[in-house]
Amino acid sequence: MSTIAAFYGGKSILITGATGFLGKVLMEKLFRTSPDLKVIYILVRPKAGQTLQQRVVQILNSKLFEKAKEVCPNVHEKIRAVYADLNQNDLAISKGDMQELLSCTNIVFHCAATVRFNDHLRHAVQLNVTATQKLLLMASQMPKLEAFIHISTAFSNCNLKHIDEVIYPCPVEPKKIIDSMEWLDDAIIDEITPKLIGDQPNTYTYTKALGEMVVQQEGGNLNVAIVRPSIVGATWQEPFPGWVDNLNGPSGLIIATGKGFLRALRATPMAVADVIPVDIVVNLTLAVGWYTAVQRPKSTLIYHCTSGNLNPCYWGKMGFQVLATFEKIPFERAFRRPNADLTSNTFTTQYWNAVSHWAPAIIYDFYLRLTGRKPRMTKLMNRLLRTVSMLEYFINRSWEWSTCNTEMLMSKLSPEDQRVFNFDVRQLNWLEYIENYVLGIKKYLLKEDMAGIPEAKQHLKRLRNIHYLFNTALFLIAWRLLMARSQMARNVWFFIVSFCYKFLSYFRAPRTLKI
Ligand SMILES: CCCCCCCCCCCCCCCCCCCCCCCCCCCC(=O)SCCNC(=O)CCNC(=O)[C@H](O)C(C)(C)COP(=O)(O)OP(=O)(O)OC[C@H]1O[C@@H](n2cnc3c(N)ncnc32)[C@H](O)[C@@H]1OP(=O)(O)O
Ligand SMILES: NC(=O)C1=CN([C@@H]2O[C@H](COP(=O)(O)OP(=O)(O)OC[C@H]3O[C@@H](n4cnc5c(N)ncnc54)[C@H](OP(=O)(O)O)[C@@H]3O)[C@@H](O)[C@H]2O)C=CC1
Repeated sequence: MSTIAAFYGGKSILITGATGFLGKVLMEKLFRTSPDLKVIYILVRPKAGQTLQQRVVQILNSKLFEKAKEVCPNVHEKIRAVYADLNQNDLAISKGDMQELLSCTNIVFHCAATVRFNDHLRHAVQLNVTATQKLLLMASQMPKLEAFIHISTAFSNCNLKHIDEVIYPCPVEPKKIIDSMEWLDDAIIDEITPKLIGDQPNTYTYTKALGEMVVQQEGGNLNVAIVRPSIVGATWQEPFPGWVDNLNGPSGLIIATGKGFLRALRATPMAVADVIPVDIVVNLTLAVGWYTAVQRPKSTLIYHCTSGNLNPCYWGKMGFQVLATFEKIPFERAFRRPNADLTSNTFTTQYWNAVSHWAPAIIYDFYLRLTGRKPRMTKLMNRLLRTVSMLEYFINRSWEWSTCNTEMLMSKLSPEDQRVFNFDVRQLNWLEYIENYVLGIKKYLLKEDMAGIPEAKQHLKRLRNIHYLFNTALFLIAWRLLMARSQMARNVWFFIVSFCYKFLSYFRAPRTLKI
């Protein structure tokens, strides 16, 4: 029997961000491995016209939870959705709910965050810093609390090249930032944001770093730990390979490439692609929860959940494998054939942007206009290239994360726990993982049917023929124009034609002789 699974039995667990990518996989694993847990409280807000209950039902009815429901048929009864909005001052939790949470919770997993790189600083601070502070305050009033696990990101200190499992201080105290956000107006915040974030690339990494400082400063008497995952990708093994449900990290760009919109990317092929499967992150997080509660380390331990130092994959290799997978498993109704170049040169990027992105988009929109339809490709291209520019920072650099605490934790696990809560990234086969990732995107994100693969392949063949035809026509037009203007071009043309004629005559002569 797994010690970690047994530890969560009978426990009341509070999860924030349970409707997110990581939160869902965390809940699923808890139900599957510890079906005898008492209750999982999740802090949820209504969204997109759905009530809390509708959101929970939708999550539990998804394919992700099929296995968990077999092991724990009464998941619906064990999940308790609590109305909360982490952007509100009092988190918008009712008094009754608050009392229940305070008196019953044993473990807190704080996953909620805004992961948008371009979020307004006020909003990012509210969610990634102030809400963390409030949850810690709540946690300090929980008499039965055994551990508080905060999910941060390995990129919270991405202004450094080598990152240890320690909290690095931010130049301005989080409390001062929280206070200032209350009285500064948006225009002033916009103006000071670049100065505040300094050499951090965006408000996300900056506020996640502030969030860690808050955990350090205000989690003093609590049993706290921080998990720092790098770029979280689709599931590796559990509950099944390739599950993914959002566009974050590489997923959005893989779709854009597979659909033929993205044809070039400013990326460094030899930079480490520090992707980590979401099930590895969840296994480590649950192991950290157990270790923190049982061993009660004297200081706040930080655990890096990264792949680069133990089993590195590079963006070039990842790109090749993604493209190779599209040969076998193409996406439906592609705009162009998937093919993309990674280039680290800014000038080449601009050239490819003009030739491979803007020109086809403009031509296609012209065609849509001609056929009486609304043009949309240039708008889409604009959005895509803006997204790419936001992600470029992370695909042109490599970082080194030390993983001493994570390795120490692995050594403390029994062989059974190492199997059930496997977070040993050295066992991951990247080629297989990437193939399953692409397949997962097709099935679970794009909701495309596997039966449509032959038609998708046919469509790509048609696109290839159109591509050849278009290029040949373009070449002939250009050549014709050149011939009309330049004597030299005409001379070259006559030379080529007479050379070809002689070449063909040479082969025809012996055949004629034989006859
Ligand atoms: C020699 C070698 C040769 C090799 C040859 C082979 C070459 C082949 C290349 C092809 C292979 C391609 C595959 C590999 C590509 C890998 C690239 C991966 C980059 C990953 C970097 C991630 C780094 C993360 C580091 C930090 C880790 C974290 O903790 S962060 C958590 C994750 N967060 C994110 O990923 C970002 C979240 N999103 C945002 O910040 C914002 O959405 C945005 C800034 C991206 C855009 O914001 P904006 O306000 O402009 O618009 P928004 O309304 O949000 O969205 C607009 C539309 O764009 C869609 N969208 C959103 N996110 C993404 C995304 N990540 N990718 C693509 N599209 C996205 C969104 O849904 C909107 O669409 P509509 O709804 O249709 O409007
Ligand atoms: N994805 C990644 O690549 C990485 C993620 N991380 C960290 O992992 C954690 C989880 O990320 P991930 O699951 O990918 O993110 P998602 O964006 O998928 O999920 C975010 C979660 O936070 C919730 N949330 C956001 N705002 C509020 C609010 N005002 N009130 C209540 N809940 C709110 C969301 O709820 P709702 O559904 O209502 O929007 C959702 O459940 C984050 O802390 C992130 O920083 C770290 C490294 C990489």
